Amino acid sequence: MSILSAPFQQLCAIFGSITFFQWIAIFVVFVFYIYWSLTKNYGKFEKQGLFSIPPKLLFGNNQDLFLQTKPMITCYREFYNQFGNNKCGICYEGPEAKFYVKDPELIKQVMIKDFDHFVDLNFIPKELANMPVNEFGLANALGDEWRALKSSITPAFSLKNIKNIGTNINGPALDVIDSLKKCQNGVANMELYSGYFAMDCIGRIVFSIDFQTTKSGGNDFVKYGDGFFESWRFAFASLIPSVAKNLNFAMFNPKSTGFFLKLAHSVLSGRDGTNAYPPDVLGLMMKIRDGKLIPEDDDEKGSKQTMAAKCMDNDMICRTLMQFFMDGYDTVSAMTTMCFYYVAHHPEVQDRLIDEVDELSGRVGTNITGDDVKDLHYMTQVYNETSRLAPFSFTLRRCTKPWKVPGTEAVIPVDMGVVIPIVGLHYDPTYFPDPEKFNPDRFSTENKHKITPGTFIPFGLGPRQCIGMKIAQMEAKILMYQVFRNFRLEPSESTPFPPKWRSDHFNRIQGGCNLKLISRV
Ligand code: HEM
Repeated sequence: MSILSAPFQQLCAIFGSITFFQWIAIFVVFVFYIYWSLTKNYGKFEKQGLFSIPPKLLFGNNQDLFLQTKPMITCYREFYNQFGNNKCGICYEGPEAKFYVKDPELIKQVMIKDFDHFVDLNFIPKELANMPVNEFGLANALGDEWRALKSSITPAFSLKNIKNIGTNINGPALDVIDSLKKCQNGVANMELYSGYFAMDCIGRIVFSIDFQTTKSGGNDFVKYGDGFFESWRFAFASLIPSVAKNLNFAMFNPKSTGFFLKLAHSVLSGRDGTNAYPPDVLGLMMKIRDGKLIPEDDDEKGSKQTMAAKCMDNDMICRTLMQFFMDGYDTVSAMTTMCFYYVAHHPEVQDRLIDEVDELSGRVGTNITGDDVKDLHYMTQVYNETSRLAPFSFTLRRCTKPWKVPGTEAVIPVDMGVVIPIVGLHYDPTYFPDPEKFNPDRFSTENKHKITPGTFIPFGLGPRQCIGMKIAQMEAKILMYQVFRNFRLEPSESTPFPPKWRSDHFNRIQGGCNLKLISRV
């Protein structure tokens, strides 16, 4: 008796009877099918009057980005310039057509006025977003679930709470100073210390735990925090999302997501049963879960409270906490690093910054609080100018209700991705004259009103704006305050100006940020 099943035997018989010319025909049909699936979206929206840049087969308009032949910032700047005077148009990410919005008025319409048509962030392709391996907290939540979660979690990030956090993160800043003093009058890689600091801050803000990252000169928290993003994963999933879906493909490194999820679950289970809600982000989420927190903008029936409590089970708590590590570590670390970089390369800016720091230091000394930070006006200008020059290059939306493009016949359909070109706007000479120049005075009281609304958006815009914006700014300012109280920074040979961006990262520079430390005390 044959060990092969009957259907398999039939299949073998069919294949065996196919002639050479029939094989060629099958191959040709297969090649045409692949070609058709890669190009079926090309030209569809152009027929409705939208501009596009001619796409390349397989890569669309993103070849350099996918192959990492150019840094992300460079790719997105070139791309923005290729759109010329068009207010919007179509760009191709691999085979997928996306709506590209360049005009600030249209950007405000998409992100604020017509938000109902573009509710979802779109960092994970739709095909992959609903797989457990890619389900994270707030940033991935959709529609009403997202609304309820965001309005419940937002109080943890309110100005009042942030001010309290200020005192909390002074400790991690002083740890950095202790370490820097050991390499006094030497060279320090400020990228490393900004990373340690960002990790220690997030440990305290989220769990009230001191990770002691700086004190121990690095640990598993930074190892796994550094490992979250692997650009090849984004390239693969964007180019062939249907294959990625079948492979149950993870958009972020599963070792890192697994590490922080396990951490979140273990801290949560340690707290449960104690009936305590410590004043940190985890404590707040536990309150939401237990129906003990009423969102500020809730209606009389308490609909948002009910909805938030329903969404906020232990799994969602841990996924959201993990997401705060994902979103709040690398971004803060990179931006703070770049603040040091630009200041070190601009001694005249550093003089003014140090004057301001010394003035505050005369009043408060080491113990700066969240309230004191608001007096650091020039530092705010420095931070803003840094986030203009070294932002995350873009943000995304997904169309959730058909939207007619003003002034055209084109209609953006549900599920279409939308690209908002942050870095392109930030370097556009129409909005920021002499855009390559590091000039914090663009953000002075006299000048900031001249900035066209919708053109300076390092943290996004509208209801989906970054929830961690104020924390990120507070963290950077407290570290800068402590560093410039103690040191002057000077560039080293290995960290030249202008910045040489890395091609495998969003906004980090090649070789780290090695700066000379000149003691001031
Ligand atoms: C310099 C630091 C940071 C930068 C440049 C940054 C940038 C951004 C941007 C551009 C967005 C998309 C906003 C939009 O499309 O309108 C975003 C969203 C988000 N960020 Fe940040 N971020 C930073 C720090 C943080 C921190 C510290 C946290 C958390 C502790 C955080 C958590 C989030 C979350 C949860 C979202 C999604 C919000 C939502 O879906 O409603 N970010 N961020």
